This record gives sequence, C-alpha cells and structure tokens, in this order.
Amino acid sequence: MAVLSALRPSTRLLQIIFVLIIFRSRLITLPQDVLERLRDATAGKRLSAAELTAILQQIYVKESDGSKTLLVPYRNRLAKVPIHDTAADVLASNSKHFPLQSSDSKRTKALLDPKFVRALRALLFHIAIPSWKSKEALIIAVHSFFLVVRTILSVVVARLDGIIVRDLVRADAQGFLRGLGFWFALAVPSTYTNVMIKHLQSTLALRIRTGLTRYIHDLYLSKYPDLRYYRLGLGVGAEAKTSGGEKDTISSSSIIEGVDQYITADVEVWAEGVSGLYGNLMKPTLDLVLFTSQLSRSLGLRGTILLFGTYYATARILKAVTPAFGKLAAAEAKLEGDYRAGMGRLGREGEEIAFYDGGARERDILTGAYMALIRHVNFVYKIRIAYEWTEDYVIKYLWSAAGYGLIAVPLLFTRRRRTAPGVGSGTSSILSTSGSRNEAIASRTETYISNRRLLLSLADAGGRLMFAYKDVLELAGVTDRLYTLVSSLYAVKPASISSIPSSSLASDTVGLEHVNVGVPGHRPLNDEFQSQIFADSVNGSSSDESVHSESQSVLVRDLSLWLREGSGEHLMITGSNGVGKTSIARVLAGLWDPANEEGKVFRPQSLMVVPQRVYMPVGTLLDQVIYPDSYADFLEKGMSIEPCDDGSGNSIRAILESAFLGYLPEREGGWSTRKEWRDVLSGGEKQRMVMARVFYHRPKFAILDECTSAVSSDVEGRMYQHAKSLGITLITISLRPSLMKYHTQVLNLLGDGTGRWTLAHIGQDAVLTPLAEAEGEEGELWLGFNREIATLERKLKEVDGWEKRLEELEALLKVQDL
Ligand SMILES: Nc1ncnc2c1ncn2[C@@H]1O[C@H](COP(=O)(O)OP(=O)(O)OP(=O)(O)O)[C@@H](O)[C@H]1O
Repeated sequence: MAVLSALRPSTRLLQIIFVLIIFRSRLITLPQDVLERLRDATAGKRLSAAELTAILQQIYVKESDGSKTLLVPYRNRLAKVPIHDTAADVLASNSKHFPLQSSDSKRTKALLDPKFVRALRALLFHIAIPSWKSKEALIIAVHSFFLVVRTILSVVVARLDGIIVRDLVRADAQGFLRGLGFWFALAVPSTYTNVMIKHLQSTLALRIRTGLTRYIHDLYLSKYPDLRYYRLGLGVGAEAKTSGGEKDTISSSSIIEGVDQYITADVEVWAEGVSGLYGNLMKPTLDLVLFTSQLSRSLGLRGTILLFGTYYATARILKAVTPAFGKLAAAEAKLEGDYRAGMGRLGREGEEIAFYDGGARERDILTGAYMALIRHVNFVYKIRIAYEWTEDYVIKYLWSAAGYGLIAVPLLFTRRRRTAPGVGSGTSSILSTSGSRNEAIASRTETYISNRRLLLSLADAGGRLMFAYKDVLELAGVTDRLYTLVSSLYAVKPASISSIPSSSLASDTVGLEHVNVGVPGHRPLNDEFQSQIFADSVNGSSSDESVHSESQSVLVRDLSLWLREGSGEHLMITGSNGVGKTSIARVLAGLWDPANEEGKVFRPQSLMVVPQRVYMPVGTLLDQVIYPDSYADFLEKGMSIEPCDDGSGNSIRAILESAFLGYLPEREGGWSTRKEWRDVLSGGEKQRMVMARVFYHRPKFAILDECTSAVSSDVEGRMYQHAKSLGITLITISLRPSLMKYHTQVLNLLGDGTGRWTLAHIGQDAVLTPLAEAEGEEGELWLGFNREIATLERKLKEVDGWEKRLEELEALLKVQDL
C-alpha cells in the first residue's frame, strides 16, 4: 500500500505525458495536403525539373566566411546543409592522440586491454563526441535520463505486479481494479520511454557516423602536400615512431588495403556499436544495481551474499568460454573488404574483362574471396555454439535456480516467525488467526511476485550485460581497425618541398637538384612477404633490411634540371618502358619524395600533371572540362559556357573547339548531361578532353604523360601549338619522335639499370651526366635521338667532300671519253 500511495502524486504527471503523446500522434496523422502546406511554409518551394538539374550541377555555394552550403534535393525540395571543414588546427592538435600502435598478434580477449581503451578514448572523445557542449553529448544526456526512467519504471511495475496479485489473493476487488488502472497508466510512459531510448540510440549512431566520416574525409582527402589518399598506399609513414618511441617495424599504412571498407562499413559498424553499447551497458548495470538493492531489502544479508556469489560464478564461467570476438570481427571486416574490392574491380574494368571474355576467371576469383569470407563466418558461428550454450544455461537456468533459492529465504523465515503467535488461542483467536494467516499469505504472495519479477528482470539484465560484453569484444576489433586507419593517416608524411635557392631564379620554376628517383617505401608484394614482416615484428626483430632493399631500387640517379616559366623552354622526357619517366613526374608533382636525403624538388604553384591513364569524374559534360574545379569555382573565375555575342571572353565552347571536341555538347545532349563518361567517350576523345582541361586551367607548367598517344598526329600537333600559345611550359613524357619539334630540351633515360641519363638541347650534343663522366663511358652515351642528330650532322659535314669527289670522277670520265 505504501508503494501505491507513493505512486499517487505522480499520476498527474502521467496524465500530462499521456495527453502529450496522444496529441503528438494526432499531429502525425494530419491530412496530407495540410502537411504539404506546412512543409511548403517551412522547407521552401517544390523544385521544377530545370531547377533540380541546376542544383545537381551547382552542388554547393560558397559562403563569404569560406564555408560551403551543400544543396541537397530532398523530396522535390531544396535542403541546404552547411558544411564546415574540420579546422586545420583541430586536425593537427588531435594527431598526438593517434600515435601508431604496432600491430600485436597476441592481442588478448581481455576487456580492458589498455590499447583498446586508448583507441576507444581517442576515437570517442576527440572525434565522435568532440566536446560536452556538442549535440552528441546532449543526446547522451537525454538518453541517460530515459534509461534511468525506464529502470525506475521497471521497479514500480514489479511492485505494482505484487500489489495486484496480493489484492486478488485477498479478494479485494476495489484494490484490484485500482491496481489495474495504475497498470494501464504506467504502460504509457513505459512504452514511450522504450521507444525514445531506441530512437535516441539510432540518432546518436547516425551523428557519430556522420562526425567520424566527415573527420576521416577531411583527413584522408587532403590537398597537396599531404595527399594522404595517395601517399597512404605507399607506406610513406613507414618510419613513424610508435607511442612507445620504438620504430614501428610494420608500417601500419602498408597493411591498409581496401580503405573503402574502413570508411564505409567499419565506420557504420563502429557508430552503431558505440551508441548501442552505452545503452546496452548502462541499462543492465543500472538494473543490476537498483534491482539488487531492492531485492537485498527483502533477501537479507544471506540472500544478498548468495546473489553476489551467483554474479561472480557467472562472470568466471563466461570469461572461460568467451572466444576472442574482437579479432574475429576484425578478420571478418577484412574479408568483407576483399570481397567488396573484387566486386568493385569488376564494375570498373567490365569492358576490358569482357574483351578477354574473362567472366569465368573473375567468377573463380570472386568465389574464392566469397568462400574465404563464408568459411570464416561459419567458423565464428561454430565457436559461438559453445559460448551461447553456456551463456543460456547460466543466465536462464542457473540464475533461475538461484532465484528460487533466494526467494525461498525470506518466505521460509517469514513463515516460521508469523505462524508462532496464533497457536493455542480461543474461537475469536481462531478467527483472527485465520484472518492474519490470510493476510500473511497475501503478504507473502506480494513479496514472492515482486521478488520473482525483480529476479526475472535481474536475469534479463544479466543476459543483456553478457551480450554487451560480447559486443564490447566485437567493438574492440572494429575500434582497432579504425584507430589503425586514423593513426596511419596521421603518420603519412607530407611531400617534402624545397624553397627556391637563389634570388636569380623566379619562384615559378620547376627544378630538381641531385635527385634520385625511386619507388618509395615498401609495399606488401604478396602474403608471404607480408607475413614475414608480421612474423619479424612479433619476434621483435626488425624488418628494416627488407624495407631498404625494396626502396633502394633507384630508377634515375642524381638528376638535376631547371625550367623557368616564360623562358620558352619546353622539355621532353624519353626512354624505353619502365625506366622511370612517369616516376620523375611523380617526384615533380610531390606524389613521391626523392629517394635520397640530399635531393631537392622545386615545385611551382601552378603545375598540372595529366596522367597516362585518363580520369573522367562523376558529373556533367561541363564537369569533365573543368575538373577538379567545381561549378562554384567555374562561376567564380568569371568564365562562360558559350562565347559572348562579340566573340570575346573565355568560353568552354572555345576551349572544347581547341581540343577538336566542339561537337560533343550537341552529340551528348547538352552541357549538363550526366553519363558514365569513361564508357561514352572513345579513347582518343577522352585524351582530347584532358587536353581541354589543360586549356581551361592554363597552368604555367603542364606535365603531359603520354596523354595524346591515341590522338592522330595532326590534331596532336595543333593541340601542342595551342598549349604553347597559351603560355604553358610543357614537360612531355613520350616515346613519339614526332613530338620532339615542340620542345627545346630532351631528357633521355638510358634504362641500363644504372640510373643514368642525358640532357641535351635539341640539335646539340648531349650533356653528359656527372656519373657518366666519372666512369668515362662517353662513347656509349650517344644514344637515342641525340645520337641520331649527331650522326646526321656528321654526315652533312661530309657532303662537300662527296660533291668534290663526284666532280673529280665526272672530270675523269670526260677525259677517258675523249
Ligand atoms: N607504385 C609503385 N609501386 C611499385 N613499383 C612501381 C610503382 N610505380 C612504378 N613502379 C615501378 O617503377 C618503374 C618505373 O615506372 P614508371 O611508371 O616511371 O615507368 P615509365 O618510364 O613511365 O614507363 P612507361 O613508358 O611504360 O609508362 C617500373 O618498373 C614500375 O614497375
């Protein structure tokens, strides 16, 4: 009764909550047209098809404070999403929380593994929930409030349950009906609380996912000189120190393969896991504490000790049978990534595979990747049987048996105490005895029902806590993967930039000074190589030697060259396949560092590299020309798509015509057509398109890497002339002698394994490399075009002598005829 009276003051509150919930559901079921009008008023007008196309083209608008507002078409309306990039100083200051952790094959299943705790703390408190004032923190606070409310309501429900059954045993109809009324009233906040807990958990997961995804995007898709999305795959952070200060023998960046799996699937799994974990840990813990304290009141000391004994036994048994869920989850994520990457490759290279009719072979490869995944998942299912069987046995049966024992303690004690006073009285006392016996039975029933419900809830809480334990272990695996990704991204070193050495050189100069060009870092060549490195790290031995022998393969040695803007000099780099021509472009563009400490690279601000393999971005026809500019950048540059009436101004149409692609907009259905351009355009058209890109950006320097190999010679020549007329200094990588005439210097890579090269002005003798001079092998260096030029010049010099000899012979013949 005391509980019931304690419930009364809260009935007003319950009524208010009830009314609010009903009112809320009415709002949701408002007629559709009213809702549409409401939405029109709050979310703006519906978009026409033309407006929608324009928005898809525009993508975002630049704000005056440097931030961007993303334009997102949503249910035929325009939603504006402000985008603030993660501040550079936040990215920089967080780096200290993400030191590289050397991978540890002996990672245990221990819950409080300090590495896991450190990684979780770093990801959670420096990225996912950046401050206690953030929205995420607010959601957690409201979520916690509902969790506490739910636990309190469970206790109240347990008590009410007991009271209802007690009134039934007493045959107290009025009390029973009142209890039932409370039961229904309590159901409203209880169910609402449950729904809110789920909703807040999903909202938190989504926010954490968004926060983490955007942070990783900002870090990963970094501009020059960081270029982490590229340099991560090179193992450039190989020498980064671990938190302990020792050299990281396995470069974690070399292990990162399939980054897409990390950023898409792993981030989602982690966000769901973390947000669920809080509720899944806090709720049962709260339940355990509250229910235990409630129970211990009626159980007494002995009962409470028995209760804790049960908890201890459960923890010991389950710990003994728990497999290393974390490691298993991480392995599963990797296998998922492999399979996914295989599918992605098939989508990308479909045409090439079809030409080879390689479907069957690809099926074998993909089936192999899939079966590896399935075998692993099956293995996990199998080892789960023992764990789940034990868990079920312990939680359902051991705890229930312990529960019966615990309930018996107060009941048996109460019985003995309460039956004693009634013995040996008269009739009245017999009546009062039977009355008090009824009362005692009712009271015992109440205690039994309440305790039984509390114990059931306790078993449930225990079960959920065990599930949460398993979740923590699985989360540990994904946390490890994400931490590895973020710490590896932080470990990637930016490209080394040298400042221009002397005032006599303009800042717009491309230069290399004593640079050795070689493949940087080391990459896992195959599984054997990788496992060797892994084994070395576990044994504590250093795998530096294998790393070095790999990076010591220098392609070009001691290379020095300078090209000044506006000097009229253009350089052609030539040499046979695989000698390192593109590698020089990689060094000039800052993708690779020089392979030697002394090597210096001078990279101008305005440098554009057009790679050998054509890249066509997602987007409209216009996007193909202006890439990597966005539409907003294009507008900012004050350019137009069509030329002005008087023909003046810089138009995209004119640019396409200079690349001999003026017919494309009409053929493809306009500038805002979106297609898979990689497939739609022919090989030569794609190459002309990238030349149009160069004409649009007008860089001071352009490195053109075999990017016109599929274009006919006459068109190629005219495009080269046009590029030169725009004032672009060209560095061309090509094997086509016909391109020589557009250049003033030739760098010839000898490709004889020594890294030697020659640099010559066209029409002059080759400049010998210092290395060649030192070795005195001048005669052998007359190679390639320079050798041919020299031979022809020598032969030309002999022409006078031949003509003289011819005259002599003719004179002799005349004499003989006479
Ligand atoms: N990322 C990389 N990892 C490992 N080796 C690489 C990498 N990139 C290039 N190489 C190697 O470096 C060497 C030079 O490559 P590069 O692309 O510079 O050749 P190239 O002279 O441009 O050849 P081609 O005329 O065929 O384009 C090649 O042997 C190649 O295998």
